[in-house]
Amino acid sequence: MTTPVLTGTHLAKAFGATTALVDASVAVAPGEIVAIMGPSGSGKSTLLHLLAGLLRPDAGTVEIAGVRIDTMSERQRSDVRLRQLGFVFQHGELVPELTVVENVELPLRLTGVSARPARVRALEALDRLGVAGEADRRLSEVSGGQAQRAAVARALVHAPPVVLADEPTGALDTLTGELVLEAFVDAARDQGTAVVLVTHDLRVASYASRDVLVRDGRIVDQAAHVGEPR
Ligand SMILES: Nc1ncnc2c1ncn2[C@@H]1O[C@H](COP(=O)(O)OP(=O)(O)OP(=O)(O)O)[C@@H](O)[C@H]1O
Repeated sequence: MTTPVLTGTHLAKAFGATTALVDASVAVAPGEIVAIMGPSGSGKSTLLHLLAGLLRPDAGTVEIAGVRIDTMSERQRSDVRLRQLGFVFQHGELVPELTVVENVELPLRLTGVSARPARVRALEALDRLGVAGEADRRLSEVSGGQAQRAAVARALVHAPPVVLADEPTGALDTLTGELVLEAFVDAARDQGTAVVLVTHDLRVASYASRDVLVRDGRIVDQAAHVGEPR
């Protein structure tokens, strides 16, 4: 494998008496798309949140682009998240009071891109996901599926080296789901973005080059994707 851009090594996490993850190691190369799969409650979201630096592991390490993040302060980790990561999580990364395009611009504006080029890039990203028509509506006024596509546009707009997504097509019909997956595939191919997706959907996993199977808090298998070709 080429040098990984995202590495979790021997990760463990418990919530009180509940062991969510034990000794989980995963490494993702630039341009790779990895699907994390497994039964409900097996630890998939916990793994993704640890890799994102949103949770701190009880044991183990997380490195993004060669820099260890699990020992950083919360402030340093949020700076790494802003610059190096794009997220599509189920709750809360978008701001309901802002318009759709303002939400998508945020990662650019917060990293110093000036207003006009940020607007152009945000509109391009929304167009790519078929929601440019909603750009000036407040996020709280668009449908769940439109908001989900805006979240994907926001995750990709600053061309981060790593994108992490939890059920990114959960609220979408088949066609718009494919639009989202194609956007990830393009980012992986054209920009070398490493994409890690949590999904229950075999069709979504078929876009991945590798599956990571989690069961009872352990990674039980990591294999090149062997499902039906798309
Ligand atoms: N914040 C938390 N507090 C307490 N327990 C938690 C918390 N987050 C996760 N857990 C527990 O940790 C275990 C793993 O949860 P996790 O959300 O990682 O599973 P998952 O595989 O993503 O599930 P699903 O597919 O249903 O989203 C579960 O037993 C869950 O109840």
